[in-house]
Order: sequence, then C-alpha cells, then structure tokens
Amino acid sequence: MTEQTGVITIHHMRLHRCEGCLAACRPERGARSLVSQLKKARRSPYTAPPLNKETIKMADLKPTPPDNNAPPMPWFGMDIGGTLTKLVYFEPRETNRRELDKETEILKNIRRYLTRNSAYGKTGRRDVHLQMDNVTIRGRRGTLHFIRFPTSEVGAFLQLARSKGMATLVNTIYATGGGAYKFEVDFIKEVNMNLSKLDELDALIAGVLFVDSMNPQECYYWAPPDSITSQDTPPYLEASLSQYARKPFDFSNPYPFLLVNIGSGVSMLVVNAPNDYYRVSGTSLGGGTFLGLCCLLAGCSSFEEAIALAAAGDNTTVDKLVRDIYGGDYERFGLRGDLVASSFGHMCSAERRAKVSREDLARATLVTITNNIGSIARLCASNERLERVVFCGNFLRVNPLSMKLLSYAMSYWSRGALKALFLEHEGYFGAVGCLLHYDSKNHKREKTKSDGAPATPPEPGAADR
Ligand SMILES: Nc1ncnc2c1ncn2[C@@H]1O[C@H](COP(=O)(O)OP(=O)(O)OP(=O)(O)O)[C@@H](O)[C@H]1O
Ligand SMILES: CC(C)(CO)[C@@H](O)C(=O)NCCC(=O)O
Repeated sequence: MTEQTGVITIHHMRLHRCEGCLAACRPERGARSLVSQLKKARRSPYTAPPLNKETIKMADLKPTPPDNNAPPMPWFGMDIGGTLTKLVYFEPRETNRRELDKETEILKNIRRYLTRNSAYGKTGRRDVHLQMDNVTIRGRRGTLHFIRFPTSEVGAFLQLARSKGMATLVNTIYATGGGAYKFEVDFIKEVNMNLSKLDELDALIAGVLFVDSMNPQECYYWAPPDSITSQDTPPYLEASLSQYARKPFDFSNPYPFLLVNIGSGVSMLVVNAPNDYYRVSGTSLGGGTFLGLCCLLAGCSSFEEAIALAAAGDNTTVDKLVRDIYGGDYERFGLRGDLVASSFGHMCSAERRAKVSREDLARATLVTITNNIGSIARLCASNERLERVVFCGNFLRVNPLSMKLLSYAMSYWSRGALKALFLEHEGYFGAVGCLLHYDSKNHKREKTKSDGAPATPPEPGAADR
C-alpha cells in the first residue's frame, strides 16, 4: 500500500448507486498522483495491492507518521449554492500518533454523528450511495462522505455545528459557491469559523477532473434504442425513453469539452485543459426555475415530488406541438410533428386549463427547462466546435428523464455530431474541489496568501467571455 505525503491518491474505492436502482458495488481501484491525473486526466487500468485481513489489521494497529504541517481534522469541503449546500467530509481510516494522544471526544463524536446517520435534522441528507472508500488525501487514507442540505437551513447547520462543538476544532473551512461570500460573516459570528473561499467554477472543474480520474464509471451516457435513431418513434413517449440504456463512457481524453452545470441557474464552460477554461454562457432558466414553477403550477413541496409528478405526466396536453399547428410535420425545415412548437402553448385555452393535471404541468415544466438548456448547450458547443457536452449539477439528481431528453436533443439537433455525457457525483464537484485544497501544495499556497503575499491569481479561464 503506497502512501505519499502531499499527494492525493485513491487506493481503491467502492461506489454504489441507486438512481433507478442501478445498484452496483465497485471493485478496488488505484492510486495515482493528483497532478498527473489532472494533467492527463487519464484512467490507466489499476490493480489494487492485495489486501488480506492481516495487512488490514497491521495497518490499523500501526498509526501513520504524523504530518506536522497538516491541518487538524476534521476535513471538510463545502459548496454553499443558491439552493443546496453540499458538504464533503473526509473520514480518516487511521489515527496518527499525534492524534491518538490528542484526539478529543468532540472529534470522535463528530465522526460518529456524520458517519452513523444518513439524515441530519429535518433536511440534511447523506448520499450513502455516492460514498468513496479508501481515498487518500495528503497521505491520509479514508472515506469521502457526501452530505447535502437546503441552503435556507444554513442557520440550523451553524447551530448544529455549534452544538457538536465543531467550532472548538475547526477554525477554517474551504468553501465555495455564492453562499461562501453571503454567509461568511454568519460563520464567524455563530461558530467562529473562517471560510477560505475558492471560486466555484475553479472548484467545480478540479472536482470533476479528480473524481472522474478516480472512477472509471463516473462518466456515462444514455444510449438510445435503435428504433429512435431510425426516426420513426416519437422520442418523448415513455415507450422510447424507457428504452435508453445507461453506459459507461471512457473520458480519458476529455479535452476540449463543454461543461454544463445545472444548479439553481446554469453555467456553461469551455474546458480546454485543467487550468484553461472560460465561462462561455449561462441561463437563469435552470433547476431553480423548474422547482419554483412546479411549486407554483403543481403545488409541489419538494424536488423529489416534482420529479415524480413529471415522470407520470404528459406534456402534450400543455405544450403546442408542430402537428397541432401544421396537422403533421413541417417538412421543409425538418420539424417533426411531435416536436414542441410552443412550450405551454395550449395553456391559453381555458378549456384545456380546466382539464390539465398536476402531472402534465410538472412534465411540461421539466421538458421546457431541459430543452432550453439543451438548445443553448448545443449552440455553444457548435460555436466552439466541441463534440462532447458534459452535464452536471443537482437538477439531474434522480432525474433520468432530463438526461434522456438532453441526450436525444443533443444528438437529434446536431445530426449525431454532439454527445451528451453525465457524471455520477452530479452536484458534489465544487465541494470535492474544495476538499482537494488539503493537498499540501494547495495548502501551502493558501498559507502564503494569509501570510500577506498576493493571493493566487485566478486561473486564466476564470473570466466570463
Ligand atoms: N433535495 C433537493 N432540494 C432542492 N432542490 C433539489 C434537490 N435535489 C435536486 N435539486 C435540484 O437541484 C438544483 C440545485 O442544484 P445544485 O445544488 O447543483 O445548485 P446550487 O449550487 O444550489 O445552485 P447555484 O450553483 O446556481 O448556486 C435545484 O434547483 C433543484 O432543481
Ligand atoms: C450565478 C451562478 C453562477 C451561481 O452558481 C449560477 O446560478 C448561474 O450561472 N446562473 C445563470 C446566470 C446567467 O448566466 O444568466
């Protein structure tokens, strides 16, 4: 087992997912340096060193040598977004000598509380199916835990952090997202914690590249059934969508690609290399719009409810299709009769409004938002001459319908030139990007900053274009 101080490695990782109940435990996988991973973003096949019971016992008994410069545990990365706050917690597997002497009851209690529960208070949730085991950060082996809660509950989170005594252990958290700025003062006032702020798009890309390079099945696509490519089957019908199959995509040569982060709003980034990207576009019609409109139109009270309604609905009672206008296809410009001509176009009729169901309204909202994002992404990709479009963000959580619609739209409107790709850890990349700052190189950089030296300049890509 290799452990290199100051280098982030993953020895092996277990993941299992349950979206659509695709439960699958991962085999062990390998250790590589972060720098080489991010530079090459290449996934070479890895065979984990054999781990027998004795090796494990020895490792458990033998504390790792202390790294006196390492920040004290607990280690968190945090992304405080417009809707959801994402917290990634690193749980060390072993305790080093220094910590054995010093480990406090408080630290043990925090660890126990976070790792033995999957729900925290009324709204905090741990996505157990995304857990990554045997990750090594700064020479420490451990597990990454993925936790989220609504950003509207930041106050309750701070109370909880205070009641668990976190403030006595942690004085700085690496944090990103707009909330890292908005709530900075509250963190200081309520729990005496400083936020070391990182740019959300820098953190997002670092997180995507890191997690993808660690997990051969992080990146995937939805393969359409043959009948859809033959153009005969209406793509919006459940009969077609249910036949899409999820398949792993080899993202070992990723550049250049368009990264579309669908959070509350949507950011689109052209990524040419780990440190070379720019924000090419965005739209305010994002995941927040979907949820907001579903609450208004369909009386939803949660994202999960909105998605369940949409899955059971039919948007053609709400949207006006090309065939509702033409009586069939608009052949001259290749517009099929079953395409949406006007989103919500039927809703100007009182008679239709009286008949429409909550399910249909939720479905139409989902289709409208998804298709709009798809159109902008497609235009950006073709303007920038990109072939791969990677979608992430929590709008895609438990939302295979949008992923399949995006897959169809990308391929149909580009005549097969564009490929829609998706990532398993959906909305957690910004928080992972923050956690990567525990790597000694990044940490040193942060130290220099607080020593009064000029802060690290933003990466060349950080500017909007
Ligand atoms: N449990 C949930 N509660 C609320 N929204 C959810 C939930 N699960 C998924 N979502 C969807 O995810 C979106 C938020 O995604 P994400 O966490 O990636 O963005 P954010 O960081 O909050 O927003 P932004 O990046 O724009 O600041 C919501 O707008 C909603 O569409
Ligand atoms: C403001 C952010 C970057 C916050 O994450 C995001 O919500 C977003 O990209 N909104 C879309 C803004 C626009 O480009 O219209």
